[in-house]
Formats: sequence, C-alpha cells, structure tokens
Amino acid sequence: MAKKIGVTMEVGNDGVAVITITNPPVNSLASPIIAGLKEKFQDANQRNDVKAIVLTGNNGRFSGGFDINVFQQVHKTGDLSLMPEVSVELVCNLMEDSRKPVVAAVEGLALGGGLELAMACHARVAAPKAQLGLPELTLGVIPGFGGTQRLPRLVGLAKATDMILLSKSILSEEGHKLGLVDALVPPGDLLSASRKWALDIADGRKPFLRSLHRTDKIGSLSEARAILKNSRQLAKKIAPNMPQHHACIEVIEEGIVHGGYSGVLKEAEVFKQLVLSDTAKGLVHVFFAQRATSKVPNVTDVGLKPRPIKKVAIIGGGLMGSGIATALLLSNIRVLLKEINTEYLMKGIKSVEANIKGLVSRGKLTQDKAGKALSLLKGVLDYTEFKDVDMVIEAVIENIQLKQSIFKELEKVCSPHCILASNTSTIDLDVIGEKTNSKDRIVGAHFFSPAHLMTLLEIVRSKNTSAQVILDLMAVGKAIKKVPVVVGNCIGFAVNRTFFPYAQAAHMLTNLGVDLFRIDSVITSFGLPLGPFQLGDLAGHGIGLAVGPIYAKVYGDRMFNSPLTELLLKSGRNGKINGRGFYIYEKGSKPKPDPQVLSIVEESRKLTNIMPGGKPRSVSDKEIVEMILFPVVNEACRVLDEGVVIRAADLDIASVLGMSFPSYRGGIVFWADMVGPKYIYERLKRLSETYGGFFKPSRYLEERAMKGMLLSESQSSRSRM
Ligand SMILES: CCCCCCCCCCC[C@H](O)CC(=O)SCCNC(=O)CCNC(=O)[C@H](O)C(C)(C)COP(=O)(O)OP(=O)(O)OC[C@H]1O[C@@H](n2cnc3c(N)ncnc32)[C@H](O)[C@@H]1OP(=O)(O)O
Repeated sequence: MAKKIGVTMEVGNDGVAVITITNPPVNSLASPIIAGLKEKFQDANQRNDVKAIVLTGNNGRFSGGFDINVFQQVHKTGDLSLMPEVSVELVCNLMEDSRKPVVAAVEGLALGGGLELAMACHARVAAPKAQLGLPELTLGVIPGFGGTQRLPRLVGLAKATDMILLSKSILSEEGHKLGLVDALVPPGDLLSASRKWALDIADGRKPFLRSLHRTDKIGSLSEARAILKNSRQLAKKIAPNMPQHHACIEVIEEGIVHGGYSGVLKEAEVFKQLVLSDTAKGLVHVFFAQRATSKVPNVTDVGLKPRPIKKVAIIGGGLMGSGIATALLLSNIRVLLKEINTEYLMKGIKSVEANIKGLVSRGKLTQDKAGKALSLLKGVLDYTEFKDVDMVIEAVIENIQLKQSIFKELEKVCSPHCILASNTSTIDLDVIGEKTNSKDRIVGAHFFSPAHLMTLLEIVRSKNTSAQVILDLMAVGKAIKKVPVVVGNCIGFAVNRTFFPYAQAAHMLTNLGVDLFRIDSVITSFGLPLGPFQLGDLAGHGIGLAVGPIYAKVYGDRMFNSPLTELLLKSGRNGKINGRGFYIYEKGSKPKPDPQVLSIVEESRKLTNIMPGGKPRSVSDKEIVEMILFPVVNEACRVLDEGVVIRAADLDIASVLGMSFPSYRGGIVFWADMVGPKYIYERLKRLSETYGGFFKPSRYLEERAMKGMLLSESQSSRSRM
C-alpha cells in the first residue's frame, strides 16, 4: 500500500491554522512536502480567517530533515536542479517574515531541515525528550535552510558551533534551558499550548521574535572571532580530510560579520558546492548502506518475529567475553559469565567492572545505571544454570577441539530453543558444530574488540543456521546498540578476510625497503586511525602468528610470507600488550616509534631478499596507499564474488565499523569504485608481474575492469547464504 504523504492545513475557530507534515516514518522533507509547505504557508498568510499558524509533524515526530534520497539522486545524476531553493523563499519569506506568528509544535525529533524550519518559527513549544540537532555535517554537507545562522542566534555561538561541528543533538529539556525551546509541555498539551502561544504573539502578549534578526546571543565581533578560531582548530583535529567543517565555519562567520541574511545566501552557495563533493557522496552512501544491513532476504521479509532474549550465558571471561558481557549488561540483559576456575572468573568479572567504571569516569554512564548493569551479572564455574538461558555466546581461545567439545556439551545442558553462538573470528562454523545435532541454531556472533565499544557485529550464518536464529541475533545486536551485518561462512568472514592483505602488504613494503613508520603515517593521513604496524601492535603479534597458518591453508596462493612477526616475537615484542612492538607503549603517553626495531626489520629484509638490486625501493605516498589498499580491494572482490555478503554496501559498512575505514570515503568497495576498477586492476596487474601472486588481480576485479562495470554492481550467484 502506498504511504500517505503530504502537508495538510486545518483552520480552527480560534483562527489558528495548523499545518501538519506527513511523510512516514520520519516526516522527511521530500519535494512534495516542501511544495506543500510553500502552498500552505502562502494560503495561511493570505486567508483573512487565519490569525496565527502552528507547524507540526504527524505521528509524534516533527521532522527528520531534508529527504536524504534527494542527495543520492543528485549524486547519481549530478543534477543540482533537484535541490529545492528553500532557504529564502519558504524559510525567510513565507515563514520568518510572515506577518502572522508561526509556532513550531515539536515532538519526537526535529533534525536538520526539521530543526531549521522550527527555528524559522517565532517560537518553539516542545514535548519532553524531543531530539534536536543539525547533523548535516555527518552527510558531508552543511545545514541549508538557514541553520548555520539561526542556531547561533538562538543558543549562542559557542554552543551552536559545538552542536553543528560535532553533529551533537540535544534533548528539548536542554533546548529549553538554552533558549532554543520556549516552552516544554506534556505531549498531550502540545497542540493546545502551541495554538495559545501563537495567539499570544498575535495579540501582543508575547514577543514576535524573528531568529535571524537577533543578535543578543552572538556577543562582540572579537568574542565571536575567538570562538570561531577554536572551532577551526577543532575542525582541523576532528575532520582533517573533510571540507564541510571548515566551509561551515566560513558560512557562520559570514553571518556574524555581514548579517544573518548574507549568511543565508552564502550558506546556499556553499551547500551547492559541498553536496557534489566526494565526501558527501561517501557519507550519504554510508547512511543508506547502514540502514540496508537490516534488510536480509529470507530472514527479515518472511513474517518472522524475533524471540525475546532476556538471559545470555558467555563462556570465557577474557578480553572478548568480558567486553560482550559488558555490552549485554548495559542493555539490561542478564548475563551468566562462565570460566574454568575461580581465578579466571574473578579476572573476567573485574574486567567487566573496569569496562563499566571506565564508562562512568568518561561521563558516558551514570553511577546508578552502572550499578544496575552490574547487578545483572553472575559468575559461574559450571553449566548448572544454563538450562534457562536464551542464548550462549562462546568466547574462548581459537582452538577447534575446545570449541567442538564446548558445543557438544552445550547441546546437552541448554534448552532446545537456546541459540548457540560462537565469537570465533576465524574458524569455520560448520567445523565448530560438526559434532552436534544442533546445526540450525549454531551461529557466529563475531564482535570486534573492545566489544562494548565497537559497533560492528558480524552475524555469521552457516548453510544450516535457521532464519529465526539469525533474526533473533539481529534483534539482540540492535538492542545492544550494534550494527549487525549478516555474512556467510568462510575463514575470516567478511571483515578479517577482506583486511588480511592489509598487514601482509605492509610487511611486503617494509621488506622492500620502505620505512615502516612512514607507511603508518601515510595510511593514517589517508584516514584510517591506525596504520598496519600500529594495528598489529594493538592486536598483539602472538595472534598474528597464530592465525597466519589458518589463512595460509585456504588463501595460501596469495600470502606474503614475512618473517617479521616471528622475529619481533623472538625479541620479546608482543605488541601493546607488553608495552613493546614496533612502537613503545608507556602509560599516559602516545605510542612512540621505536628506532631499535629497525635492526629487526633489517634482519627480515635480509631473509626475504626482495629489495630490487638489494637497494630499498623508492615509492611515493600514493604508491604506498595503492600497494596497501588495492590488495584489500582485491580480496573484497573475492568476498563479493563468493557471495559472503548480501550486497556490496554491507562490506562498506563492515569495513567502516570493523576496520575504521574512513566513512567519508564510503567504505572499501565504494572507495574502489570511485578510484575506478580498471585503474586498480591495471596497477595490481603490473605489481603482480614484479612481485607475484600476492597482487594478482582476482577474476571478479578483472571481469569488472574489462566490462567497465563498478565492483558494487550485481552479485554472483555463488552465494554462501
Ligand atoms: C539549487 C541548490 C540550492 C541549494 C540550497 C540548499 C538546499 C538545502 C536543502 C537541505 C537542507 C537541510 O539542512 C539538509 C538536511 O536536513 S539533511 C538531513 C538531516 N537529517 C538527518 O541527518 C537525520 C537522519 N536520520 C536519522 O538520524 C535517523 O533516521 C532518525 C531520524 C533519528 C530516526 O532513527 P530511527 O528511528 O533509528 O530510524 P532509521 O534511522 O532506521 O530511519 C527509518 C527510515 O527513515 C529513513 N530516513 C531517516 N531520516 C531520513 C531523511 N532525512 N531522509 C530520508 N529518509 C530518512 C531511513 O533511511 C529509514 O528508511 P528505511 O526504513 O527504508 O531503511
């Protein structure tokens, strides 16, 4: 059934016209809505029986902002005429400069263009807990309906720049304190209170305030310049590779120096430039890609309902187990933490406590909520209490026999409906469940470390995992504020498999004579938070050495065998875990590159002997990026080819959330499509001619390069799902 969308106007006997936006689910400002708003405001302004106007949104939500689908259309077509000219015609002329007072009745949320419309009203009445913010910068653009000008005038410049640059929303309670919201009323009174407020303005009992004309919260020019200087520093720090933060500050400054109206005009100009930037393309892609992950064919579209998961048992209280336990507890799910002896159990419980304490000390959790979360935790040493758990998550070391015996035992002690999940990052799920008769309820729940902070949850389905179990785990993932991405079963699943060439390529480059600290620095300038060597330190080189053979067994034709990790471990450098890896780790200070490690690198170079003519290979920064990330793209192609992910965009989200691949580059496949499959193919081909199989272009990449297709286009039929 087509959803009903539009703008309605009802004029009451009191002379108040209530204009209502309807566009479920978030009342986004799509083209028909904007046209409807223009029409209704014109009408209300002209009608003699209308004294005042109330603007509101249907179904408990004011508006989630401009329709982001339009950005995507602009990206596909390059056609800027799809963007409406709104900021002057509707927002200034018809709303703010209307002779009849307009009051916004805000409930649920007013975000982006939604909040901008509300700010153009002459007062805002809100229900409690409404979410207010201008998140446009997360989409690579800036507010475009005058938000850059009106927010500073309503809440002050420092607060406004903080909210806009960090895309931080606030609740209506805080908005009330700041002056963004004029009155807070219970939801049931929202419309009547707004009508009354509008009539009070019309009859002169309340002031007729036009936000754009206000200057009382801006302060002096020198004060404003000092705030903007800080904002520029903040922008440099948080968004070094993105244009929208600096552009936004310029636009705000224009309004401070030359007046709000001038700022509105500059805002539209800058918006037009930014909306076509690669950053906006990447970020808008990520917005939709993330939401698409919750649509899983034959799981979410077959009428199944998730079963409630109230109690979860976790086996293993190490780093992963305690992190997963923390995430569950924070979402009010009871947790049984099982260990093999009291010492390990106490360690696990202490880790959970430390995780929760850390959140409290960083102001992310109240003491009360921390206490509540910890009260839901129980440590156990055997399976006695497993009979009524809804799900078990096994998080022990990567040992096949151990996992097999645990699952065999679980089948006996848990109820038949209990979900049996493994947090394995490498081992084949079919192998783990081989000795059980419960293959339909065995599923991978691959969390990323630290599990209570990282948002990605890879849900790994084997050929036997039931749709119901996948749906249940997706619901748990969402409940604990993760982004679940359903993937197929293979060594390394989607994320670790795609990124296994990342470290390998880095090792090859350094064995070719390139300075390892330069490699890290080039890769962090590209936008990944950690270069491959620092990431190796963080993961621990012991793990690298342990999983290497597992990958080699299946992907051996494209492995680069570097002796570096073994040499590092031999010299007692395990990574961050013992304070020494490629870097030195000291409490309270940033990791320092350790020059002493260079003698180990020399030894590795001697053993591999791949430097051309025994001399270090000279490479540009661009070549470093290509030699490290194109092999990752190549593996991503194989993951797509084998149907390990449902759609290419899922791999983008997995790379952004699991590997911190920069979201403004849209994820690994999106980025590769922007660079061009043909270019990547040709570069890899040339590299493989010199350095062998590690760089050999995959069949999928070659095919798309030859056909001039994007990597994200169409999927192979060889699906693993
Ligand atoms: C000639 C040129 C002149 C240029 C002049 C300038 C013109 C400028 C025009 C733009 C001006 C404006 O300043 C720009 C904007 O407003 S950009 C949008 C800003 N808003 C946002 O960023 C909000 C984004 N949405 C969210 O954060 C969340 O969706 C939420 C609103 C908090 C709701 O969250 P939740 O309940 O968890 O639900 P989902 O996230 O799953 O969303 C449900 C579905 O709704 C879709 N959605 C959400 N917001 C939008 C939107 N703004 N536009 C379109 N669609 C939206 C979302 O995709 C989900 O859809 P599916 O169910 O199909 O997946």
